[in-house]
Amino acid sequence: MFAAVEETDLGKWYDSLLYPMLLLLLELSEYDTVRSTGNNKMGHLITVSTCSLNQWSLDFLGNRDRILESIKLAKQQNSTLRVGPELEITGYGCLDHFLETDTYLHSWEMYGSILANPETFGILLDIGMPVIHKNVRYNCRMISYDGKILLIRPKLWLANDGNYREMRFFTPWQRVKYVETHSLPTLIQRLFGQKTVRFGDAVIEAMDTVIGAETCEELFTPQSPHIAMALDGVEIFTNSSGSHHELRKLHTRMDLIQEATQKCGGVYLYSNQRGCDGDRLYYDGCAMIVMNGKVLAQGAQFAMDDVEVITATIDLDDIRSYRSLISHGLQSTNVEQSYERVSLDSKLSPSGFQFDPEIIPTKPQAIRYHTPEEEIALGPACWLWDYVRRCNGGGFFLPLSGGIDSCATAVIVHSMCRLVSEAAKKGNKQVINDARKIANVKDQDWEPVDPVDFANRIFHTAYLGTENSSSETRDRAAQLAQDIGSYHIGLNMDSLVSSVITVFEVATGKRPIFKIFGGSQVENLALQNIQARLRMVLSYLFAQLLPWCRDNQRGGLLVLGSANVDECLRGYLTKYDCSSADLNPIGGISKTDLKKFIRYAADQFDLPILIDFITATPTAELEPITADYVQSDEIDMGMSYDELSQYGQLRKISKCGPYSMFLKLYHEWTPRLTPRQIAEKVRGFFWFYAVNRHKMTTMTPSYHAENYSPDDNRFDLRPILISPRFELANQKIMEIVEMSERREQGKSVEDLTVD
Ligand SMILES: Nc1ncnc2c1ncn2[C@@H]1O[C@H](COP(=O)(O)OP(=O)(O)OC[C@H]2O[C@@H]([n+]3cccc(C(=O)O)c3)[C@H](O)[C@@H]2O)[C@@H](O)[C@H]1O
Ligand SMILES: Nc1ncnc2c1ncn2[C@@H]1O[C@H](COP(=O)(O)OP(=O)(O)OP(=O)(O)O)[C@@H](O)[C@H]1O
Ligand SMILES: NC(=O)CC[C@H](N)C(=O)O
Repeated sequence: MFAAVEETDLGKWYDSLLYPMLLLLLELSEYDTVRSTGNNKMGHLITVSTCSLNQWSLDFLGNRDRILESIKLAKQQNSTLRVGPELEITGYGCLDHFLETDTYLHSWEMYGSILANPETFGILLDIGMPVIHKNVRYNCRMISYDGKILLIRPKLWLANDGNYREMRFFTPWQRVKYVETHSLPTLIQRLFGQKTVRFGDAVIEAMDTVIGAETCEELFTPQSPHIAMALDGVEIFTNSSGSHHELRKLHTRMDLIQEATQKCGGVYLYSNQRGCDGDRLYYDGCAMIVMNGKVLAQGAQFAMDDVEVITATIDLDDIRSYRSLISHGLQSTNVEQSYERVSLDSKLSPSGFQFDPEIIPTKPQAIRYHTPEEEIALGPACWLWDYVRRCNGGGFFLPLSGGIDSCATAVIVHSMCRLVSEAAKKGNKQVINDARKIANVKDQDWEPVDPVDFANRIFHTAYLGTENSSSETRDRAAQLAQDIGSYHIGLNMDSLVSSVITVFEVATGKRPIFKIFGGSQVENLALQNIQARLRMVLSYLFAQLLPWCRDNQRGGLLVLGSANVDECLRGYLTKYDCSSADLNPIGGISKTDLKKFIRYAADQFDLPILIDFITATPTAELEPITADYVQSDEIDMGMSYDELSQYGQLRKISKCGPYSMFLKLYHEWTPRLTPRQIAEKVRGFFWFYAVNRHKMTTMTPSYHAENYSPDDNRFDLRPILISPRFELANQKIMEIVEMSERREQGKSVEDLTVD
């Protein structure tokens, strides 16, 4: 009885006095607990944000404003941490402009104006810009709070493959966990009197958690910094990226992020640039927040919004529990050198320690992936949109042949018009204003809500026929144009072709004739090429003058090209024909993928005419059609588009020369083909590849979509002048062919040796 009374009194006393005091003491001591162990025991919900920004190289003011907008949105969503894309102040793709000192000066000016803006206070900011430290250029993360720069963290592992050339502009900070002092420029010192900042591979220690920054490529390296950081108590990883789109690449990125947090535990905040920032790449956003291997928030991969912020509320306790694995603990205690921790005298969790039912942890969700067909519909469409609005263009002009390639280009423009219309319907002011500017519409009530109407204002197509053209291609082109709404012209240019040939005849006294009428191969090719080249000249004339004809004085149209990866690789195109244009949305996409895309678009965009394009035999229609001859691409090329796709992948991705390509295909194609047939095919491919490599130097800038792209100007650097004979390789190939044939015939192979 006595004991019971005492217990009750004690309970009351505990509830009313002791427990609140304990809480207060715990809260006060919590800061030091985190400091010493990096593992605070108290559960905390914190809200964090990351973003995708459509930055434009060297558009310092525009980039700054988009950064400010993202900070504003993150704060509106109650975030206490905002992460932005790599080099967001300059735009990621400045290339050699990163060597100019102006770029660094303007970066500090913009960064200073962000720091000084009181609207950016009350949130931890992780912003990307280039910094010169002791005369050396680095690609850096700037971490700040309330106008104070806490840390400048240079990128340790630079991206230098494929399209990336970071080693050309920056030096990697190869000293892991090493930190120095950086003297800040005067313009920053003048703001709040801060003179120096820590510069190097350190982490940030807030009062309730520890944050570490990783930059793009570092996630892709075998020894990613987040591993050492996790073992040293870092709970929140930021990753700021300038990562471009390639078909099917999101899976790689996602797998890496999921695996990182699955193995190490923690929250990963992935931020990426979005859009065309001035070159052939499209950065495909898709900001993400992933915790312990589970996706909490995912942004759009392709979109028309210039600023997109995603936010999640996480419970730090979930990370601590996840890390209670013995092996995590054992590896943590094995860490030889700790990261320097730069203190942030503030918490990321809301102040106060009481349970707040209004703060709700975000639930995991399934990852969303686009199919490759959707990626083709969306990526190049968004790229074209950024390009045309940023270059002040009045729209596009496309020579539309009735074949698959120019059809795919037209459908991508149609997809762009659909995206514009969806964004306009959602009230996206930026998109509406850009559309008015491009279409030169003065009426402030007009909005581009109808994709067909919008296309009619900005998209122009022309069928440029000759006597070799068929009514099938002419009609298909006209029907497609009508369905998508482009302003279409159908014309015949025979008089132009015959005038040029007559000029030649008058000058030389000789008139070339087609092969089927008895002409030579060289005459036959010359007669084809002149038709193709004249189409290019006409296209530029129409692109310049069509807006004028339509009483729209504003400006010219961008000429679109439609050469695909496979034709480029084989050189099956006329140099300076319609493959020479201003932009090419499909230059990085294979014929196989394009066909799948057209099939998808037929259903998705309700364009039944597209089925006719798929079922038609691809033909250039440059030679006369007779009762027993119709020109066909695959017969002309001596190889099928499917074979070309395989050669392309083996050459670029598997890094095969003729010999190793033959060995790979030997196993793949026998017994369907004999070794001798395979050898002939490989030799044929490399012959045309080498003979036509010079054509790649003149190719129109095209959307980079594939890692087997043959784009000579940025991605696939090779000599122009290559001997097409590949004598040594072919000799070795033939030795294997002969050995196989002897073996097949049951003869001895001892007298044939292969290295
Ligand atoms: N090593 C080298 N370095 C730099 N330039 C070099 C060169 N070799 C030739 N050249 C230049 O290139 C010219 C030859 O190239 P080019 O004029 O293009 O002509 P060429 O490659 O000889 O013929 C065009 C090819 O494309 C095919 N084609 C034409 C039209 C449409 C389509 C289709 O896609 O359906 C296909 C046509 O059947 C033929 O196979 C030479 O006259 C010379 O000016
Ligand atoms: N009759 C035509 N009218 C308008 N443009 C044409 C015509 N023929 C060819 N072109 C243009 O020249 C480009 C190359 O023509 P080519 O005949 O080589 O076809 P291709 O590369 O297979 O493309 P497509 O599948 O669009 O015909 C076409 O993509 C198109 O832009
Ligand atoms: N900017 C970077 O570091 C990007 C490199 C990385 N491999 C990617 O493609 O995403």
